[in-house]
Amino acid sequence: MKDIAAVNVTEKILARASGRESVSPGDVIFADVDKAMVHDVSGPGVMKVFERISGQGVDTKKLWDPSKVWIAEDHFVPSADKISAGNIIKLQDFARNYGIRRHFKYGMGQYGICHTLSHEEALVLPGEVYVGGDSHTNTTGALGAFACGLGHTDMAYVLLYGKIWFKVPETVLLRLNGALPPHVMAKDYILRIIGDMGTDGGAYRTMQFAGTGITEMSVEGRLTLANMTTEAGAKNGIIEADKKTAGYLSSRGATGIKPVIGDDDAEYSEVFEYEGSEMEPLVAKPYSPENVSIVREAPSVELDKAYIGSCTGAKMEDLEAAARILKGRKVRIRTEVLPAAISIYRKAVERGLVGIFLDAGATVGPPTCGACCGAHMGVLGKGEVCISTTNRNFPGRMGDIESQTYLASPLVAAASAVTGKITDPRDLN
Ligand SMILES: CC(C)[C@H](C(=O)O)[C@@H](O)C(=O)O
Ligand code: SF4
Repeated sequence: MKDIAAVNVTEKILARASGRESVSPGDVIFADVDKAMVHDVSGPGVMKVFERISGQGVDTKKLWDPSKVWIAEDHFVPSADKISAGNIIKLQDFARNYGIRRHFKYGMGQYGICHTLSHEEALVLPGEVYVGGDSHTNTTGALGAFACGLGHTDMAYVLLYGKIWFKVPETVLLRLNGALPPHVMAKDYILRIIGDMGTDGGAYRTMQFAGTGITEMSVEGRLTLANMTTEAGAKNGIIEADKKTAGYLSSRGATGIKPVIGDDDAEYSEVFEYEGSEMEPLVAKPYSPENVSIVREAPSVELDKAYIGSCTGAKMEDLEAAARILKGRKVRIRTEVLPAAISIYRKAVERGLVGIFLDAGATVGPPTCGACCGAHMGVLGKGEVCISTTNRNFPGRMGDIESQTYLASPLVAAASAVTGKITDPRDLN
């Protein structure tokens, strides 16, 4: 009998999903999908594909399995204009026509940013293949799933047939050793890694995080790491599920959790080691997430806005970090805090964080992608400079093409809100 090569967690998941004993980097496979998501941008995009192919004779009347699909209203809620209002109506019709029950609607109980719902609602379990119509679908790989974003045409195929092709990626192992100092967050870690690897360093590769730094890290910190693997060009980011993952998901109602773990002797195309104790607060300067600088060495620019929001930087732990800084202090610049899902908003009210933000002079808004992608609900004007807990700072990303965004952790963003300049949380009086 042929020897089965040792495989890592991504290869194990993809082998199972494609009905093979084993897969290797470069293999092209046809994999069964376990879960799929579309939002108010990709949903209407998929519907257009359906219209086009139904005109070419493809049967688009039924989805492969509506119980495995969910819809998030996040990018343009509350509706930014007539077009986005129309898209919400389209999504509603789509959900009704295809029998999709899990539709997280703005203004009706739990809703939020798609990648936040995936973990807050325990929609994806370790070992699953999860695809979404959004590039930061990688986020959910932090739960030990194979998670990646797909374009509209591929999403349309998945919704109809429950399968899609993949080229099995090579895997880069990022071994993180030891815990982070208290003023450093997972956001700083991933900025350091992207600064080193570059925005194409992970191109069509898996970025797998492991080591004692991961064991020590909270699930929410891990989600921040996986979220920004997209910014390094990675196909997916992944962290093997452990007790913390299982506890996190079961406390959110998940059952039947069966973590998939790679073989001990699995091979990786590259291995990088990092020491947590050596990490420092960082920012990524305009106009690229790889343009990183230690906060204490960052330019002394006057800021106009601090933004604490998005799938990257508005989880409960992110808000708690910002509140630790803002408690008893006042903001000197426009500061907007938008929890990433209603469940987080509720906890922020219950735990007194919203009061802390309001007392500091910040404003607190509903979950939405609006400001993060420069669409609405707080876009930057010409020449404005923002410090932001989001993941992208390309030209025009958060508004005017001449605005600038510095990416940072919630601790750095909050400290900077207090001084009006890019500030290391250790340097606050
Ligand atoms: C609008 C959407 C499709 C886009 C993405 O795919 O990532 C957005 O979420 C982003 O972060 O730029
Ligand atoms: S919060 Fe930003 S990065 Fe996340 S899905 Fe929305 S637009 Fe994309």
